[in-house]
Amino acid sequence: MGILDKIKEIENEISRTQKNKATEYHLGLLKAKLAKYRAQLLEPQGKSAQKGEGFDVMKSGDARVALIGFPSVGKSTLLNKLTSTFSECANYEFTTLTCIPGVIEYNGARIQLLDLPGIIEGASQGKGRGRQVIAVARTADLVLIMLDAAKPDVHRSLLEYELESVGIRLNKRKPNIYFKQQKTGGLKFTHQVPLTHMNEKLVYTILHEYKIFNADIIFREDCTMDEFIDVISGNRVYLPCLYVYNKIDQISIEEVDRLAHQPHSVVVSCNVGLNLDYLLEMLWEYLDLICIYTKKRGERPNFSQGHELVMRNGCSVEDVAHRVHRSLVSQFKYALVWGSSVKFNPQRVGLTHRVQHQDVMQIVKK
Ligand SMILES: Nc1nc2c(ncn2[C@@H]2O[C@H](COP(=O)(O)OP(=O)(O)OP(=O)(O)O)[C@@H](O)[C@H]2O)c(=O)[nH]1
Ligand SMILES: [K+]
Ligand SMILES: [Mg+2]
Repeated sequence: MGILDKIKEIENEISRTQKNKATEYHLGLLKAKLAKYRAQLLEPQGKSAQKGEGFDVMKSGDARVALIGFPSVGKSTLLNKLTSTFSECANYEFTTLTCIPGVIEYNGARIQLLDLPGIIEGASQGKGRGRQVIAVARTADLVLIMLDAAKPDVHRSLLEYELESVGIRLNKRKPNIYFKQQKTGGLKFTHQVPLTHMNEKLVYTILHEYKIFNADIIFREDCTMDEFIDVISGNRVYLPCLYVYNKIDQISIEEVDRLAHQPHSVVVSCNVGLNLDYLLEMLWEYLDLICIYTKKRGERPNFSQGHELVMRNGCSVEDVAHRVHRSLVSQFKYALVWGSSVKFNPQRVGLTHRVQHQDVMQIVKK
């Protein structure tokens, strides 16, 4: 029996199994098995099978955004609208067959937008060019799931399922569970909050399925079985995701309003050019980018556009110094920072200090 059949079988069994106290260990075991098989599916199977031609696009710019959606929802049309790159658009499916990168310039940031082939149900299991597309999605900083506003709501969850089943977690935080495998000592399980989904026996059942017999596990929040399996599997990526409902020129205003109120959603029309400004604002927000200004001693910072450094929120003085010049970190003595990340203006800080949006920084060398 192939892996796909095994996965199908376990999925069927999970859906057949009623969720209650008596079945929770059995379900835990099934879910752990399922996660293992899916991990196997993602492992390379021969060199050529994995790396799809035309999908190896260099990362560039301040952030990377991947466009995921069913065929003909308007992904390429969006790339053409937001960037100076051309990608062919047509009213037949699978017009785009490779990964086409473009650059969005916004707020001084250069954001790489990747147009990709449409994916279909079963993409995660290798249908169409699904696996290559999803592999690219894993490398993105933000996923744009594009949907045809006129199509049924279920399309949204079908795409979520494809991404979920290969370990991509959308708009979720990494579960706060400490997990460390050890050489000896057995399993040591503790929790710092009351647990409503998990207990010691369930944790051990799942770990045994993974043949893990020595490890420290600390639950720092009330996590579920699925979240625990994600932590053990270790290869999950947690990505922000925006749902872009395109072609709103084709639906009623009431329907537009309903879709606009879905979580993490933006409604647009690429052809007509409706609401694309707002989409860009949301891109910026979901990418969690910040602007930092650097200045030289005795000079004023230059706040005009093009003079900011676009960085990820949460980055340190070291990250900024590295961006200014690769050799700067080794010559670094301290930095002076003005802005919301410090108590005094300016304040002397070290490499590990975390900067905030619109901070001004002056680096003092040794
Ligand atoms: N009515 C309407 N049609 C649109 C809109 N945006 C794109 N389209 C049309 O939708 C069709 C498909 O657009 P594409 O950009 O090729 O779609 P795609 O998602 O890149 O398609 P594949 O590459 O085949 O997966 C084209 O005929 C577009 O003109 C829109 O806002 N409204
Ligand atoms: K198309
Ligand atoms: Mg296309």
